[in-house]
Amino acid sequence: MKIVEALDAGIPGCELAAVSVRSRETAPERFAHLGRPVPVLAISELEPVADVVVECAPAALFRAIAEPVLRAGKMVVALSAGAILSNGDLVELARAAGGRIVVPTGALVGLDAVAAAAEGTIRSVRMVTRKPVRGLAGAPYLLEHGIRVEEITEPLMVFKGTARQAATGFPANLNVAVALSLAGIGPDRTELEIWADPALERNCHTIEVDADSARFSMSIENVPSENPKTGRITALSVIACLRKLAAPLRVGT
Ligand SMILES: NC(=O)C1=CN([C@@H]2O[C@H](COP(=O)(O)OP(=O)(O)OC[C@H]3O[C@@H](n4cnc5c(N)ncnc54)[C@H](O)[C@@H]3O)[C@@H](O)[C@H]2O)C=CC1
Ligand SMILES: O=C([O-])CC(=O)C(=O)O
Repeated sequence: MKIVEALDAGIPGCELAAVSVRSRETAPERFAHLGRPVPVLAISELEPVADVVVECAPAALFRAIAEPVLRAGKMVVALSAGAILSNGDLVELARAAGGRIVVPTGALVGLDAVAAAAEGTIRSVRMVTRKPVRGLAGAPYLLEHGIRVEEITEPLMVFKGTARQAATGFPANLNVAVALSLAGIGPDRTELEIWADPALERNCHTIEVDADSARFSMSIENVPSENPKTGRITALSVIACLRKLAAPLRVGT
């Protein structure tokens, strides 16, 4: 909704062509406050009316949203970064058709520095994520391993592995780790720990990068949006990304 509202308020070079939502029945009411009425379409109807499609939906819909847009040589701004790993052929499709997948920094920080360091040699990228219990509850990895975070009274490390493993185990919680890995040394070398912490209110990410150009640490404490798994800054990152598309002055990579 935040992205729709920003487009409605005006982002130079962009015009809101349509939206797609899970419940089309309630859409007229939800979008009634916008300055201009917006068509509510099915996912399959988006590509013909748009040059850029922002994918901010459950990861399972990534292919249905992105494929037609990329096949038409257009741009997908993608938040479900984890789904890119299991749909690698779409990157090839984009290459062949002249389409582009743009992954905004999203709920993370410093992907510009990571991408710059990757032009040299990065020795290691380590990320530690700490989330409130409700930011992790229901993740397939927890269910598969019988880890019951709902009952913890102290911080508990629930996962240690690579960004690729996290993408399948936590598809709705750790897109940030995959985005970090794609900016840097890839999903198999990006190391990740995930902690559930009952004392936390925010989704906290700390990243340590060791490269031949620089060593740097970055951290961010995200205020959850209406969806406790998703930081509020995620939508703002998309808005900043859209604003950059046509901006005469572009700062940051
Ligand atoms: N890259 C990053 O930094 C981050 C990525 N994410 C990811 O971004 C994605 C979106 O996150 P949220 O907005 O919090 O998810 P959400 O689950 O709250 O919202 C999903 C949206 O998809 C729409 N939707 C669901 N089913 C649909 C269907 N069949 N057709 C059309 N629309 C449908 C819903 O109406 C809703 O607007 C998720 O995959 C999430 O994991 C979230 C936070 C950070
Ligand atoms: O990566 C994600 O999917 C969400 C996340 O950690 C955050 O918003 O802090």
